[in-house]
Parts: sequence; C-alpha cells; structure tokens
Amino acid sequence: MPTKGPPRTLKPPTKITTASSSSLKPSKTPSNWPPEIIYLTRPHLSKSLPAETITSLSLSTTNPPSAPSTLVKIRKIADPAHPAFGQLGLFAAKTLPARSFILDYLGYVHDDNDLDELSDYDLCLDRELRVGVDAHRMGNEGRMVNDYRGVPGFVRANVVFETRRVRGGDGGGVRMGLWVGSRDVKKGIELCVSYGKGFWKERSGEGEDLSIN
Ligand SMILES: C[S@@+](CC[C@H](N)C(=O)[O-])C[C@H]1O[C@@H](n2cnc3c(N)ncnc32)[C@H](O)[C@@H]1O
Repeated sequence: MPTKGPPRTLKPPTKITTASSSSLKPSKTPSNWPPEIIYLTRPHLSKSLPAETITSLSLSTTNPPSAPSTLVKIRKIADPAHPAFGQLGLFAAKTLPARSFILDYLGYVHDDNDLDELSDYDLCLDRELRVGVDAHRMGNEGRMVNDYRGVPGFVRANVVFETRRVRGGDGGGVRMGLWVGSRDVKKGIELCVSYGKGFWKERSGEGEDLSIN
C-alpha cells in the first residue's frame, strides 16, 4: 500500500485477537466480500493505543456506521494480463468526478506495539505517532484497491489515499480517505492507487524504504 504502516521496529508483532468478535459483523456486506475478512463500518481501535494518541487523532469507534458504498464495486480480476489476476479489485460503480471523495479506508487502527509485519494492507495514518490502519483481517472496500503498476491500460494511478480530518464530536477525527485523482473515472474502470516504490522495493528484497512516492 502507498504509505506502509508505522515504520517497522524490532518488536515482535502482537497477535490480533479481536478479529472474531461477532459485534464487529454488520448485517450487510458488499457483493464479492471475502467471508474470512471482517467487514467494518467503523474503525476498530487496538487496545494498546495510548490514550494520548487516541485524543490527539480524535480516534473514535462511535463514528456513524457507513454502509457498503454505492460508488464502488468489488470484482474478481478476470484478465490474465493483470498482475493481480485471480485476486479482487475495486471498480467504479458509476462515473466518479475528478477530486471527489470516494470512501474512508477502514481497518485495525494500531501503533508499533501491535504491528502485523506480514500485512500488505497497512496504511500509515500518522507518521509521527506511528499509527497505521491495517485492513489485513478486517476492513472495508478500500482494502481492495490495487496498485496501477503493470495493470493493462494504466500509466499512472487514477485514485489517491490522503488523510482528512473530519470535524465534530465522536464522529470526527483523522481518517484515511480514498479520493479520485485529477480526472473523472468512468463507470466500470478499475480504481488503482500508487502504493509507492517503497512497497515494491520491500517485497523485492531490496530493503526497507518507507518514503511516500
Ligand atoms: C491491498 S491488497 C489489494 C487487494 C488484493 N488484490 C486482494 O484481492 O485482496 C495488495 C495486494 O494486491 C496485489 N497487488 C495489487 N496491485 C498489484 C500490482 N500492480 N501488481 C501485482 N500485485 C498487485 C499484491 O498481492 C498486493 O500484496
């Protein structure tokens, strides 16, 4: 993902033990949602997050719940030329205007004390406080966004992840939003971000590079 987690530390990852809680399960999931992943309609906070971090980012689990988005669809990638062939991807369910907001990336909000080193779904929410949103085991449609590299028809990303601060009480706070890029995205087109060079470098064994590209 574009801004991988909080920077890695030498601490062993803490196992997430809350993933099976039935209270996290909403009544409705989007079509093609994988049954083994918990569908979230609100952020899920790690119990080990310090109170100061929660206050500073106004993190809250009492946000008004979001429903499955009508702007996007999850689909299995059927094109064998696509580098994520056989996996899932996120597609525009209708034409999405340039620079419009699509959805918040939901997941397990954690810091270095509760880091899943193996996750490919961990986005950095606050670099200074080392807080990330990890959608490896629980999340929403945002976790299905693929990287544009190698995707047929793509020379650049058509959507971006950017933090946003939502005002107001319990529903407010810092969130990671998914936004349309500088051009409209037509109905049926896949939504692809740039995970950043660091994401791919790490996976090719060239070492750690957590810079945002
Ligand atoms: C955040 S997930 C994206 C959703 C994923 N396709 C799924 O079905 O859950 C990130 C993973 O998707 C795959 N992926 C996404 N974009 C890719 C690309 N451009 N080339 C190869 N693999 C990609 C990789 O396996 C990567 O670890």
